[in-house]
Amino acid sequence: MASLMKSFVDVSPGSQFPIQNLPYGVFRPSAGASPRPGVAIGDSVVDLSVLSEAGLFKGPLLSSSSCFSQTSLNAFMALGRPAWKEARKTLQKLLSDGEPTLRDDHVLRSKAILPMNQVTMVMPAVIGDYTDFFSSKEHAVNCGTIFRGGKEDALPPNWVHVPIGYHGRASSVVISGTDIRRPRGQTSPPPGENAPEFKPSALLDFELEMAAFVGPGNELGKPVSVDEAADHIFGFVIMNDWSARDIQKWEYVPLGPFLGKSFGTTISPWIVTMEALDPFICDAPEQDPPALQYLTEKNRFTYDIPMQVAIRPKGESKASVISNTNFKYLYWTVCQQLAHHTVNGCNLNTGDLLASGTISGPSFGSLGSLLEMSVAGSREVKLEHGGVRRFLKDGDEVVMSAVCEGDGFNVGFGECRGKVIPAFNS
Ligand SMILES: O=C(O)/C=C/C(=O)CC(=O)CC(=O)O
Ligand SMILES: [Ca+2]
Ligand SMILES: [Mg+2]
Repeated sequence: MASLMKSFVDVSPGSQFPIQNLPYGVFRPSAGASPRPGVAIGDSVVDLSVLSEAGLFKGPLLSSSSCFSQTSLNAFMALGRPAWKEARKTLQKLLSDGEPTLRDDHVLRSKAILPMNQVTMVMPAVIGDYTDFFSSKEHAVNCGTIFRGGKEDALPPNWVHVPIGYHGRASSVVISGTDIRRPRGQTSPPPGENAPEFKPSALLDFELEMAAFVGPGNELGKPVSVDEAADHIFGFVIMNDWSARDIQKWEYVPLGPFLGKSFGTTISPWIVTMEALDPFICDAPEQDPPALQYLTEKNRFTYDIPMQVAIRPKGESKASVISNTNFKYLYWTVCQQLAHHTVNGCNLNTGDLLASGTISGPSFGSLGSLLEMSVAGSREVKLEHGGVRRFLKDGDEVVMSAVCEGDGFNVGFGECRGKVIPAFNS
């Protein structure tokens, strides 16, 4: 094994944030201070506004840029891959153990490198639009069986040709740690009745997803080809697409998800870049039948990212793991999703969020929602530290994580967590 790059900043073995990762987020160093961009390293956060003010980004693309003095990452994300590479190179050099510039400047170092547990993470980007795809074949078959009956034709005939998606709601995308209020809404008429009920959702669920942040957008009317798509993607976060299954089931025909999804969507705070994920590139599932030409990639790839879901019930100290799955199972890749999204001329903007769709794998232990695990509530899902669930209860905290295990280092996403609180007025 080639000797690994190391940082002078303490990074414990097995840390999710070694110098090989350097994910981007936005944080407040103290209550009331303005948000600024940072990168995670070990148990610390590096304040990029401080490094930038100190003139340490000396490369041609970033030396005169104000992108790290903003309260979101949008300006940096808009600059595109050459600037992202320049930033990564600069940061890896500045943080490496043999580089004295920051290491030996104690005043600058204490200003720029802060303990992660003392800062507050906020939304990393201003999200103009959020789209949710439906790219796991296993999940699509499971949902088809549950919502539309019959395993035989569970997969809609368009599914193998179209990366299906819907336009989600950007205003209610929230950062990890934000409480999620159980939604109220209409649900189907109870057996033997004609009128729908109006009540707090009784079938509240999570969906484990990965979501991509769009870097440079595209002009209205100008599609992005599937082979150029990767240059429009800045990086990834874990996403929980909270879903009220009873509201969803009653409302979704014929226009798709609406209020059953728009009450809250949680993302993890650190955006892991495609550069950091490079060592985890792997083959994507073979497509049968072959995709149409505009979705056919010269170099088809995805990432090997093990992901996990756990539930921590109210008053419990331990979370019970209920799923272990992997991003690599997805049938439609993020490049296919992006190319499809723009093929009609639709413009994507910097900061748009493209969610993968629920990530379910082939086995029972790799499902991405309680809907699937409990087979629409017909079975109990056992929690290893006690209790059972069919759907989420008030007080439940859902904790999602993802860590790529590399050769001598990990590249992790941190956590995407959210606690269910009781419905409004109840
Ligand atoms: O099959 C359906 O009717 C609905 C499925 C979902 O709710 C999943 C969804 O939001 C898309 C996804 O996450 O895969
Ligand atoms: Ca979803
Ligand atoms: Mg949602």
